[in-house]
Amino acid sequence: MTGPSFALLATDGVARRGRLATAHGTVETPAFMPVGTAATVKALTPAMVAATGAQMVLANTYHLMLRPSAERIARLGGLHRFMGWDGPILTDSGGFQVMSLASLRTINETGVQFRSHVDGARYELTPERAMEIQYLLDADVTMVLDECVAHPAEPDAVAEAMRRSLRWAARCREAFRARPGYHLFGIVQGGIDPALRAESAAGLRAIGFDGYAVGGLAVGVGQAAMFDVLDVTAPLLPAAQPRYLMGVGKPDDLVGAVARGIDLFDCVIPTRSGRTGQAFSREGALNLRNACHAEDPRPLDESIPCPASRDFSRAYLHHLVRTNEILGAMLLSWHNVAYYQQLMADMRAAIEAGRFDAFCDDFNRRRSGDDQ
Ligand SMILES: C=CCOC(=O)Nc1nc2cc3[nH]c(NC)nc3cc2c(=O)[nH]1
Repeated sequence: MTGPSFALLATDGVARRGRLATAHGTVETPAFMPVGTAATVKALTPAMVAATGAQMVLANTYHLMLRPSAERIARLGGLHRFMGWDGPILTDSGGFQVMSLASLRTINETGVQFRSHVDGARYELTPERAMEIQYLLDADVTMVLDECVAHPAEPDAVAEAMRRSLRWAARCREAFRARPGYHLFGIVQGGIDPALRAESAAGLRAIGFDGYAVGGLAVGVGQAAMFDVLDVTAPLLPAAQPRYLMGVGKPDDLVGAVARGIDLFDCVIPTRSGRTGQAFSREGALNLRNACHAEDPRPLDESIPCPASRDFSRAYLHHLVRTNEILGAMLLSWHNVAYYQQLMADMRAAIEAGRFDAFCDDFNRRRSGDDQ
């Protein structure tokens, strides 16, 4: 693999259509990554995940370092072989919630010391160890170790965490083993303060990364504040590298963030909500537990080329959810991920055709009508 790994194929306003090349294949952007926390996209086989059109999945450094450990996965040939996914994999911390649970951890310049939520054993995660773990996992995209402060937080604490994260990012860059097709992404922090976000973006650009994530936004800040941060932060990131909004989000979050220049997303919502009986649809979210579906012979959405969306009635899915059958969680997770992939494919096509504004108007009209 030679030359730049990210190609910007088209823009429509601020929205971007790109292609990221990795050691395990390419990713058409804007893209949504299903979350495979502990080396599995819950309730789905790799073949089911691939059938949705997903190209890259996410796994969590924190969870895998505890169980089964990065060393064991390396001895077994790396994460791709271990979990049976031969496409690109991005590894993030996954434990950022754990990191922010004070009782479980201490943070100092060296790194993060914490007790495993599994067995209470003590661990230390330093920038260097985080790079080693993701190398052992053979991640195509490695995320720097950062300190993600839970919102809301004291401005001084947010500033201190962001500046420490910059020092850690430099150590990660130093420790990362550069190889063709393998990428290291920096993570912009700074809470909802535009000046701190700008300082973080400038500091990361000075170090130089293969991609730039916007972190610390997905939990608790709300969509309006998140979009305000993106309006300030995205333009400060280099256009030639991918931009990744961590942990986001609902379908309307994705549309608004693509409109603000974001290329990559990950979120547990499609799989987690599928396990609770929720299905996404163009009419808005459906809860298949609801009695109104009990005799509805229609499939969830015949326009989506996924067996879960096309080949089963809402009545049957209602039955599976009501009886808590495992197949219910499988089919709804499968449909929801396929729904998200269809949304991304529709956005990619709209940007290519220069009609992204019309796409957004149509999306918002459907949604507002349904949210009554
Ligand atoms: C090896 C360590 C690599 O470090 C990181 O991946 N750091 C990091 N991960 C995040 C993950 C998130 N998931 C969500 N979902 C709600 N929001 C997230 C925010 C962050 C974040 O600000 N930082």
